[in-house]
Amino acid sequence: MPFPSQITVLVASVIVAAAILLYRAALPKPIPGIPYDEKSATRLLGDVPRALSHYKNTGEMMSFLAQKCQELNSPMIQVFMRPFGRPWVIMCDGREAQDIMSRRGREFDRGDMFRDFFAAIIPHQQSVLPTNDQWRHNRRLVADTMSVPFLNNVATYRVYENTIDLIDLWRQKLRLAPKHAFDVYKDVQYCTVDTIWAATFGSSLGISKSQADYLSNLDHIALPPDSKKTVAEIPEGEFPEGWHTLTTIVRSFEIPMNSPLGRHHHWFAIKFYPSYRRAMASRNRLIGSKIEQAWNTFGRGDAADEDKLRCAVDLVVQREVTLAKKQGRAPDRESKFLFDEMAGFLQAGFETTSSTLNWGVKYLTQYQDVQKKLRASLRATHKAAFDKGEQPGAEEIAKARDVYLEAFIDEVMRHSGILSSNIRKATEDVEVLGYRIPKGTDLWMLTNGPSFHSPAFPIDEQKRSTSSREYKGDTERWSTHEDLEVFRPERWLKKESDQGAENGGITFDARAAPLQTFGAGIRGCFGKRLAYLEQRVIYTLMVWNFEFQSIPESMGDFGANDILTHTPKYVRVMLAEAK
Ligand code: HEM
Repeated sequence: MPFPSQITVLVASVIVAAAILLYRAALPKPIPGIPYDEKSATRLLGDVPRALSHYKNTGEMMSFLAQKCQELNSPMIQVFMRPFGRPWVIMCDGREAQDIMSRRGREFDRGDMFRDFFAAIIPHQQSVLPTNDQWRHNRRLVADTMSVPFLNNVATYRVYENTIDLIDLWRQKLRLAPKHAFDVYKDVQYCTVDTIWAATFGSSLGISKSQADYLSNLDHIALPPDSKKTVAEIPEGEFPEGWHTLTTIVRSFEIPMNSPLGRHHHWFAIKFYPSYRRAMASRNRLIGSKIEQAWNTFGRGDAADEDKLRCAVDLVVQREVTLAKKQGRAPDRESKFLFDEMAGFLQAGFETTSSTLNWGVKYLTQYQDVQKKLRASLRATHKAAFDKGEQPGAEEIAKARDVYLEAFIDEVMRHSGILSSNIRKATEDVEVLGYRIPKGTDLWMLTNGPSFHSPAFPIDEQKRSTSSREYKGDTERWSTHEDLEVFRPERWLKKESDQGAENGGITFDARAAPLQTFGAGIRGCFGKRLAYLEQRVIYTLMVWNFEFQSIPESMGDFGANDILTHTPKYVRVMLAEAK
């Protein structure tokens, strides 16, 4: 029988051996051949400490990845961001990214990041699903919400009405702070929440309106004495429950973004942290009651009265009824897919669009010449309204194609890098730019580094995929741009030879530069058409009604935070009525 001291030694040895094995298992496992930071490969937390310190200093995470590509001087690198997890492969090349998303669907599917972000709150929504029959079913359920009749006959008007509420709110702010700058970041969010809420449920949440009503009762507010140094703080009224609910849920995305435990930590927080539990319960009640109302109207399966179809929930419930009939099953009133699609519609339509528009407001302020050109162009496009001293109507804006506005919209999305990366997972061992990437690896295709904001890395044509070479079209011109870091809407315009044509022969060139803000291919953004529609209406009304005057340099900070999107930290404006 062993002595007690021998048992102690034995147990200690087993513990040490287990600890060594665990340590080795947790150490990063680089993929052979793909460049990486050698120091990171010796750390349990891999690149996490440097990424977190970059985040602490800048508020940004995605620029860390672009910086790593520059440091390692390669269009493809790997980083170690999750202990025990696989490395992430990072690529900076717009042309190859376009090819992967559009043409290599068999080798790549939705990456893990969407699941990391959304699985805790919308586990049955399309964005977290792989491209399978369930995903196709979800897409069919929501298909009508991006149809031309819905966008033109319903969504346009909801966007318009809610933007007019924002204009009213800004008039109140301008009355109370006529010579001061103030921050409108949240105002833009109010407008997009009101808008997407109205498109989803048919009635506005009325955030901008309630804030404007509140301010209309104030005669004056306390203003800082030096308008050149200090931004005015405008008081806020009460907010509806829906606002707190949505913003609390959006805030929870900081957890999967920053925690090494990713979605597991997020899931725990959503289930057990009181503020998130309350927000989720409130969200479920709000959406559940709207879906119930739609079932009561459309659930019987009678031919739908088109006039009654007022919102996305109506369309989706009606679609479930017709799909069930076709498939010979009873409609699923409790469908968790339908529920999560509607929750996702709200979420997807709020944060991304408001970040984009907030960048747009910053660029309007920073680039006064662009703002002037845009206003002049809109006045020419909507000449009849301008001559009558009116605003252009909803339908008129939705139908117009103002080439400078189109150019402005795409340049804001390109230059701001609002969505700094598209992610795909390799579904088999694949080759990209001459590197082998094992099955199951996430490939991050950056939109904020070389080839988008600075010249592309030179790449041997023979290392590109067959489809990239075959279908390159005119994409080679993307690598010839020398001013990618400059904000210049004109890059999206081209002069056609016919001088007598509309717009003096100037047309919009949608492929002038790489733009992957909405991803691409079958898993590209489902809501892209609505997002463009919102931008057209909202920018038109903003610029039609207000001048965004120059603000002191110290107030124009272009710093950003990366949570779900790359979003500006401050959006300060000094407004004046447009003359
Ligand atoms: C400016 C606003 C928006 C931006 C920048 C944006 C961007 C994106 C991006 C980058 C993706 C991933 C694409 C890919 O992986 O290829 C995506 C997916 C998605 N977006 Fe958007 N989006 C916006 C607005 C909207 C709106 C308004 C909706 C709906 C109301 C929406 C719904 C979705 C959905 C459902 C997906 C998942 C598609 C799938 O997984 O198959 N988005 N979006």
